[in-house]
Amino acid sequence: FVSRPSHLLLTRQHDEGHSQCVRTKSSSSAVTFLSAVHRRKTKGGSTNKAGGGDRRRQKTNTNASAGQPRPVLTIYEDERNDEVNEKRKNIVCEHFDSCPGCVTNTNVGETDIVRSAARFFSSTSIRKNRLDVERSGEDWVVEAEEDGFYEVVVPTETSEWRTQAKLVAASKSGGQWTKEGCIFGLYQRGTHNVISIPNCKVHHPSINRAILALEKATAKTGTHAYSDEWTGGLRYVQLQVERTTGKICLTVVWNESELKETHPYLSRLTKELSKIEPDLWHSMWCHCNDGTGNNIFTRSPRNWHRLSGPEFVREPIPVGDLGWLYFSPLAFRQGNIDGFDIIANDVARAVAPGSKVCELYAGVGMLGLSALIFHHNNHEYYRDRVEGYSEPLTWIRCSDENPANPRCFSASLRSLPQKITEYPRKEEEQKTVTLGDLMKTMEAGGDYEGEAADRTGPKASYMVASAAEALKAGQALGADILIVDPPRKGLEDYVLDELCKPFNPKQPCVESSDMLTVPDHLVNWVNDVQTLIYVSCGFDALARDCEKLLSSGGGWKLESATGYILFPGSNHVETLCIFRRR
Ligand SMILES: C[S@@+](CC[C@H](N)C(=O)[O-])C[C@H]1O[C@@H](n2cnc3c(N)ncnc32)[C@H](O)[C@@H]1O
Repeated sequence: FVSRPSHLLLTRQHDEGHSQCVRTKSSSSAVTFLSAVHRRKTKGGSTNKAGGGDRRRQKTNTNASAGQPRPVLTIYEDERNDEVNEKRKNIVCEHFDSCPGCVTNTNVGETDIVRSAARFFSSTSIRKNRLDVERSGEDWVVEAEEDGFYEVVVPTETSEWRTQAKLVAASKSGGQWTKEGCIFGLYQRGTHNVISIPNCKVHHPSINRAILALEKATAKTGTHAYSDEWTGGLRYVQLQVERTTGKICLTVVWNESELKETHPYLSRLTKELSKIEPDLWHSMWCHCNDGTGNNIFTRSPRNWHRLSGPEFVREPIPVGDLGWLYFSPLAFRQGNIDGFDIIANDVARAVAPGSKVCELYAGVGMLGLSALIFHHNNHEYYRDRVEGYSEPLTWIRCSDENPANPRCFSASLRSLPQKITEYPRKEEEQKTVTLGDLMKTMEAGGDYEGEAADRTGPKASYMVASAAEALKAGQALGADILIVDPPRKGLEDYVLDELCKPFNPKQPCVESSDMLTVPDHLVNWVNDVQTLIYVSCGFDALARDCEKLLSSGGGWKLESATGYILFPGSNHVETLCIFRRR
């Protein structure tokens, strides 16, 4: 593989109006960076009708991409973390002692999980396979428990960062229906007692406004919470903030199998909510779930009912001025979008220009689309500096098992100029590759040269499939970069096994699914991938996957590992690892 010259790596801007922007150690000039803070200006549910207009008016500097060289990823200053912790000390949350959400009210970076992660990446088994250690010629074994390789950053404010909450409903007086209505909160650790958290300090203020409205409206309408003693009833609520407007997409989870069974209680409740907070609601949905398990949502579309408002909550693609991400409540959405915007920026910068990108576990495609737009925005910067530069990104292929995502993804594509998402149409047909061609090339161990240089059709596509199925369908064939952001349990075994296979120099690099005609056991579905970008929300699974990957014959080396305190106060760390294949 060709390592990326350090001058390609841009640095982040710390400019006027971006007071929350994290600074780099090395430089003050940089590429445009859309600060999360801009969008927080509308916080508190103020009805900013301008919405997208507001975003497009904000000062951006898309030409300012001529950044200073910086080493790997974004380096955040220690003082920024100190500043953040200092602020956190002044935040006194009345629910802290009883609520299971936060484990620290002071130093948000000093949690067990962060300490474990720092030690893990400094352990001998990982150091043996770290590119920095290899390049420096240092000993693998070190005395120190941690050697500073694992950078930990706090990407957002430590309060009011939560832009999505799923809360349990319980009857105010403990199980019996009364006119007192419901409370909304979290289960107390190890019990099924619900703790009400109406003044939670990490909730976006719109969420707390919505909770208050729900408490009042359930009391006024006599809405009861689900319990074993009653049929029907309110089980959970999901509250999602659209940051540009501060409005809430509300989903009520009702213990019924059919919408008609919720009447007249649900319609009374929603009417009352609109009366109490006429400007707060973006949309209202009902999810019918009378299952006996603990799952809040099911995927079946017939259980989802849009009662009012638009289908999608809209969030800016976080790497500049262009385009929107669209989320319906059926799709996965991050709990701290401001924080994840920073991760999406860092992922986009780790993608080399011109790459072919396969994204598994893509959700609505936030990481892949951010990379696509980032490279479009920085096209001139890279063109002037990269030898052999041809185009921003060649293509992105996203996939996820959730069938609700393609509608969101398509809406995003429609919000972008066509030249970013599609190649111009051409008259001639692309050359197709026959099975005979492939087998001959594999036997000869040569490179297949039939790859079409003149591309047509979409640059960005979406497939609904499990990660394993997506690989077997050829999604990563020809991809230089694989982005994965799996759920807490980590990569599917099949995906990990495929990554652990040794590179097969005889397998031709063919982008199309023509490869599918070759018997499965002869194909390494990730053979072309040279860089693996792994975003993890479950550190234990990441540690397991990382050890397996580095000790396999796959030729992987770890280039960087950055921890993001995405949910400040909790014992959680999001980690971005970059692996390169030898
Ligand atoms: C942590 S989310 C990441 C989504 C996206 N990167 C984002 O930030 O919005 C994990 C995603 O993996 C999907 N998922 C879970 N298990 C999967 C599987 N076995 N195969 C494919 N996708 C899966 C979920 O539907 C979810 O969208």
